[in-house]
Amino acid sequence: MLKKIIETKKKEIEILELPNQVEVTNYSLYKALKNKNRSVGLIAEVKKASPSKGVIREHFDPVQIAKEYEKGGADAISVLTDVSYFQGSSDYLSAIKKVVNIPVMRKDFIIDKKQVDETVLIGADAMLLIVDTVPIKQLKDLYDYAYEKKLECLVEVHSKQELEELLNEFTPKMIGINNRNLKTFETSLQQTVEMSRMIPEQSLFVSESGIFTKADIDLVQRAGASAVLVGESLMREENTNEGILTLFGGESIGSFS
Ligand SMILES: O=C(O)c1ccccc1NCC(=O)[C@H](O)[C@H](O)COP(=O)(O)O
Repeated sequence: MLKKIIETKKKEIEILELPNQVEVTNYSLYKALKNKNRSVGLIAEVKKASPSKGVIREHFDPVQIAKEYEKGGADAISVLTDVSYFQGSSDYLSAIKKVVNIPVMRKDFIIDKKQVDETVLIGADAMLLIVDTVPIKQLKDLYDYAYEKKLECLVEVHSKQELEELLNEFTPKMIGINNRNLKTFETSLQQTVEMSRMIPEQSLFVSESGIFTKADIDLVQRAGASAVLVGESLMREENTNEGILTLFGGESIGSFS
């Protein structure tokens, strides 16, 4: 699936016309997750559909969802901007940026500096970089280029091998372990448990995918994750604001750093 998505991205990049800069106030994803609202930071994802689950939320109002996420105490928002496989849009991200006061991360498959330029122009505060999408040295170039543009990166891995390859090249400020196998779509939180001890102390560690309950959050927190990225379980909630409270077992908003 990842190879197919990357081939689609290459075609998109060939015809990509950069948009005008959206005027926004930028916020630091890293700082927001370091100064999280609850004992575990939350990146709440705005995702209509996905290759593994099809359409997740029929009645999809990205701006309303984002407002409810912020109201529910999310520390940041992840927005799918891929059109072909997730029914996302860059316009969703720009519209969300105009109505929330927390960091917004672009969730797409970034393989080229032109996409980094686009990410800045649509108003994102941060973007996801996925190891295994490009050679590791190219990933480092994209990472450095993004930070030169004052764009933060969450660098995502899916296996011990990918994490080893990454850390042999550089140590990102933020590392995400994705619990979803992008070949089989199977998700297992054991992915986080087994790989967490490889995450360097100096990196902020996010556990991503397959998180549905407070027990799931407790498990990945015990493994060392300081934040989680949650999409499907919140997107299936009628009121995503209340969904966050349920997910965190009623834990109220405080300030944890
Ligand atoms: O979700 C998919 O089917 C998928 C397929 C191929 C590449 C990426 C994919 N998902 C992106 C994500 O990793 C998730 O949207 C994100 O981590 C949230 O996961 P979840 O809470 O399980 O929706």
